[in-house]
Amino acid sequence: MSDGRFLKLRGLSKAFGPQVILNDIDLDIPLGEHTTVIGKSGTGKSVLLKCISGLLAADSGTISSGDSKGAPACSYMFQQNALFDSMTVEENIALPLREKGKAGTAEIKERVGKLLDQIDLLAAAKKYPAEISGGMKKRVALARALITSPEIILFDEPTTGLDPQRKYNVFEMIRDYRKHFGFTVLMVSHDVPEVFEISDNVAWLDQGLIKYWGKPEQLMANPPEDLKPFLNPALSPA
Ligand SMILES: Nc1ncnc2c1ncn2[C@@H]1O[C@H](COP(=O)(O)OP(=O)(O)OP(=O)(O)O)[C@@H](O)[C@H]1O
Repeated sequence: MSDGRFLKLRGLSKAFGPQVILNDIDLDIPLGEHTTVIGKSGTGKSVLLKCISGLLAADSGTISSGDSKGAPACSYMFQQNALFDSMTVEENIALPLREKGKAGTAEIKERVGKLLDQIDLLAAAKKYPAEISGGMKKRVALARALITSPEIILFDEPTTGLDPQRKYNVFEMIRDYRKHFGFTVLMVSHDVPEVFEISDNVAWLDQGLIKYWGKPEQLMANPPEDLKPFLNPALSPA
């Protein structure tokens, strides 16, 4: 449930040379909810997430929560998990805390141990990524995003390359952990309409602008003409 606060994007713009990717975007993303960004391949969905997370610097614009708490902290979960093969599960999860440098060794050990327990990964703590299943790798990647207790987690196509059953499992995992830990989800996904089952809001990014914002039920019941190909991939032009 939204707590009435928003992640507010104002005048967000990003270009690479002459190629304008984000064109003066204004958007209020409700905190506490799950928002999914959809759009054509190469339209700038990942760039939007990266600008929000700070992985890329926007050319102009602001990102804030519009209140005295300042910009909410974000973590980014990468498409292919981006785990380090030479580190154990617990070392991978501890990494963001070590990089921040604020927590001491004992605190890091305690926080990682608690999270491993909550996310049911204790038995895998000393294993290396190559020794665990694909589903467990996703959980480790999620745990690494969660360890700094961010208010928002950005998911960039978390189900790419997975079969339908595993996609469903990942969506279920994200929905369940969101309920448990209370983070806000901002996700890029091509899994339309399946992803709508766990989404509170849908944003359609097209030609640098958010051309549609609404509830998935509204979108499915009354889709704008331009959006229909996304909702029924069978209608997509080849
Ligand atoms: N660091 C960069 N330097 C130059 N161009 C970039 C950079 N990052 C992204 N782009 C370009 O910006 C455009 C948008 O890329 P982006 O990855 O955000 O698309 P997307 O909507 O996430 O696509 P997909 O659905 O295929 O993942 C592309 O044309 C891409 O080549």
